Amino acid sequence: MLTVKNLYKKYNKSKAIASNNISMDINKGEIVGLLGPNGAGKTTLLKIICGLTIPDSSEVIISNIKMEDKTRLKIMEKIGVVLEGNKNLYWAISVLDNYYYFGSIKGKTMGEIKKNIEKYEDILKTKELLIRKVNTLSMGQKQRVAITASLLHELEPLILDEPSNGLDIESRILLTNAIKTLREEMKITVLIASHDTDFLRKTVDRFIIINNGNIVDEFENTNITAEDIENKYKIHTNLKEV
Ligand SMILES: Nc1ncnc2c1ncn2[C@@H]1O[C@H](COP(=O)(O)OP(=O)(O)OP(=O)(O)O)[C@@H](O)[C@H]1O
Repeated sequence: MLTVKNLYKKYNKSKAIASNNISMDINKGEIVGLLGPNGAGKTTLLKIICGLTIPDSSEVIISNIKMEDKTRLKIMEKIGVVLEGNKNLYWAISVLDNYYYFGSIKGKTMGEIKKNIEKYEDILKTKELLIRKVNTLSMGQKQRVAITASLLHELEPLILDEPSNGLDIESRILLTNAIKTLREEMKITVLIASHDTDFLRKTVDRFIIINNGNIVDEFENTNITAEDIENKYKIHTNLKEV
């Protein structure tokens, strides 16, 4: 459902090659973790897939549509994306107003938005948060609300950049469970970029390891431990597996 072929990107003012001939395939309903250290090229790859960054060369195909100038907006409409940082929601207004705002810019009617909020709020545990202003929410609550907001249109796939950053253990578990439930109940395809090996090990079906703009390995998430992965690929996080 998502194919990237021979993707190459070098930023003008950077010596490093952000994406060096990257190719990958993600199947419908798969949860894939893109794991790599800081500066490995994860965010660049996600932004190219989302149509937000223009590559020097590549072929990106999403749901059988090839990314080109004339199809870029169509693809962007299909993708649900939560990038790293605080720019995914408006903090001074309520959660509900954020849902109506982001849903309406994706072309949804009030009725459709309401239906979709109801569809996802049990899974994302956001039911109690609707009338709260975003700036009163915890990091974990903000992250789950941002994901709900990105799901208000019919999307394929869901793209998350560093979703576990700053979350406590309880919020991490809630997020892992929500992502797995979205896949099980709605067959949503999810691509998660992170340098948090422990979070990915608990969440994804398959790892793609990226470093210095190159895919260095790919493997199913079977009985390998986070520690084994970190040692093998020299990626280090603070959290120990529990
Ligand atoms: N806008 C930009 N201009 C110049 N260089 C950039 C730009 N964005 C990223 N880079 C460079 O491209 C390379 C890949 O960066 P990228 O942000 O994609 O990595 P990352 O794996 O997401 O890192 P992190 O985990 O720190 O977010 C790095 O060398 C980075 O310095």
